[in-house]
Amino acid sequence: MTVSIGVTGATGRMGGEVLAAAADRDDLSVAFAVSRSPGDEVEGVAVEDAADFADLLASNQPDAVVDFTGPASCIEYASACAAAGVAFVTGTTGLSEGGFDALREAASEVPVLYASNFSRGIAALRRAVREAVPALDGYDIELTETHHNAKRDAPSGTALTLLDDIDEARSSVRQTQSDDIDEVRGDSERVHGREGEASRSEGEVGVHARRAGDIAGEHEVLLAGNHESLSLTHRAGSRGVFAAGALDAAAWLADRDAGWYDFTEVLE
Ligand SMILES: NC(=O)C1=CN([C@@H]2O[C@H](COP(=O)(O)OP(=O)(O)OC[C@H]3O[C@@H](n4cnc5c(N)ncnc54)[C@H](O)[C@@H]3O)[C@@H](O)[C@H]2O)C=CC1
Ligand SMILES: O=C(O)C1=N[C@H](C(=O)O)C[C@H](O)C1
Repeated sequence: MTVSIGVTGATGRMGGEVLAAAADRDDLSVAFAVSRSPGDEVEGVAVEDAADFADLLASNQPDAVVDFTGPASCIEYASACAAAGVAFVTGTTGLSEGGFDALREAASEVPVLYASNFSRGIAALRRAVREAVPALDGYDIELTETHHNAKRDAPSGTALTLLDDIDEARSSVRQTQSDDIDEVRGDSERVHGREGEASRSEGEVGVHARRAGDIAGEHEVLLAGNHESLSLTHRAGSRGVFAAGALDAAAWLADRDAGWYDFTEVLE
């Protein structure tokens, strides 16, 4: 069965990668593509006006929409998909808590899959982090992400996911050490950059965002203590890895029931 997709943000960096990757696959076809700046073709696909998105959903009835845009548009597209009964895959980062609530609301009507990073390498890095943090309990942790100079949000969505993974792994260690629920709860203090009198406090996680050139995406989790350090690093060589993962997610999600899904489920 061929899964048909609608693509948003078609004239953006990721939109173009998604259209290029889709052209190389025979399990997927592109029903339509939209952008705020329509007119040109991207990868041989006519780019239509984002304002016509709801009409395009109704007339093309794609199996899924793949979205890499911005937080406000991501939410609009998700609710239009919820109204039209179309599965929604998004990698858009920088969403607020309210934005995630809106996505979860859409997930009560249609299948929704959000991933801050669609590369398999980051999925493996997350597993490594969840293993390393308890194994190196008490070590200092610093997280550094590096991206191209046009990225809008900081820290990256992937960095925020890794920070949540670190907190989860730390609270699972505390759970084995204490029966007191108040001691078990609590996220690490996140310290963004350092300047002046800024010595480390115990348990904090330093977070550093660098922006330069056309770097597709790098994430490093550094754990140091006890006269040793462990650096876990992922580098995306091109945006193609993200596009491939998002298309795998769309193919997987298309015939699921309404609900909230995770990229790790696609990889199982
Ligand atoms: N989850 C993942 O694996 C990845 C996520 N991303 C995220 O994807 C998003 C987009 O990244 P890029 O493609 O680099 O950005 P970009 O700025 O190159 O492209 C975004 C596109 O969306 C369009 N857009 C924004 N609002 C729109 C609207 N209301 N209607 C129609 N089009 C709209 C923009 O005009 C632009 O063409 C960012 O949030 C980024 O962090 C990027 C790479 C991988
Ligand atoms: O904006 C990008 O480029 C990327 N954004 C995602 C993020 O914020 O984590 C994923 C990837 O690192 C590229």
